[in-house]
Amino acid sequence: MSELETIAAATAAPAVGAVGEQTPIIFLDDVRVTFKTRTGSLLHPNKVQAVRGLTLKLMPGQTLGIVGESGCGKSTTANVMCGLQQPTAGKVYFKGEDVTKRSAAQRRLIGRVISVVFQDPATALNARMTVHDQLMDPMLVHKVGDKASREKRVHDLIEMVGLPESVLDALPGQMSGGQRQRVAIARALSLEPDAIIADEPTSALDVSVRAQILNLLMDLKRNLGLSMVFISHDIQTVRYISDEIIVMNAGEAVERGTAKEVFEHPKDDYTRLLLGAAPSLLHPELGK
Ligand SMILES: Nc1ncnc2c1ncn2[C@@H]1O[C@H](COP(=O)(O)OP(=O)(O)OP(=O)(O)O)[C@@H](O)[C@H]1O
Repeated sequence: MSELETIAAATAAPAVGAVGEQTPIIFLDDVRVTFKTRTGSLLHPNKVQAVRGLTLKLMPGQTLGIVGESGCGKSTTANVMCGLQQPTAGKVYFKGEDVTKRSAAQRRLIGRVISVVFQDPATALNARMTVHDQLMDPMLVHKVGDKASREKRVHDLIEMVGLPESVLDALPGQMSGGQRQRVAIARALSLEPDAIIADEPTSALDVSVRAQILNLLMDLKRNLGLSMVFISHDIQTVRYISDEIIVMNAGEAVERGTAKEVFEHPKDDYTRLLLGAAPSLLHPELGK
């Protein structure tokens, strides 16, 4: 580094939302999303305020859990984070860069990749494509690597998610729900994303399979240093996997803290309600 570059680096303004030396992967700053509807409420006719002034940061390597009941704005928040939904107000930063007005496609062009794992793997997978082709597809679309490196990546991905190579020739319909979700996770990892947003990734699965998928996500987090937003209505599941938790109610964050803080010293009545009401939907072995 030249002397000039050293001075420039030392005097540069910290990235927006930086915590100490670290820049958040995702930073939502006072985000609001309002949808126009035919009904709305008495107070707000013809509109729904899905997200109401939400601020959050996903730090590198962190798993941020977002929990709340159906309709509290979790999926809308996920869509804002990955660029599928533009906020009505507020800002979205990706690694310190303002991407508020950029679509998911535009972000991919500049290499800002956030992948989403949905509740139903059928959403992410093409019923007529073999597993091999599903994993190859994002790399072909985004012209990543050459033929040999792409082929190697497909084999690495399938191993990463704990499936045998024999499934590469299978169609999604020939696999179990848990296997399909593993393939969806492998596909989400194919472009080496900076972060993964897992939106209710275990809710559609059998109880016994849920624990396996959660453990897979935990392993990937450990082994790849993956940054992840984990969204669920089940507070026990969120606790199991998250470093920090945000509790959402009616579009707002009503509580936030480490998993331990939120569970041991919940400050908000709504959090206490969730904690009291929620029998764990997890496999009993995870509840211990
Ligand atoms: N495209 C849309 N048009 C109109 N209203 C919408 C739209 N998307 C979401 N909403 C409304 O915004 C609010 C938040 O929805 P959202 O799907 O984000 O909640 P959620 O917590 O993810 O719920 P669920 O777990 O049931 O998916 C709800 O009242 C929903 O009906």
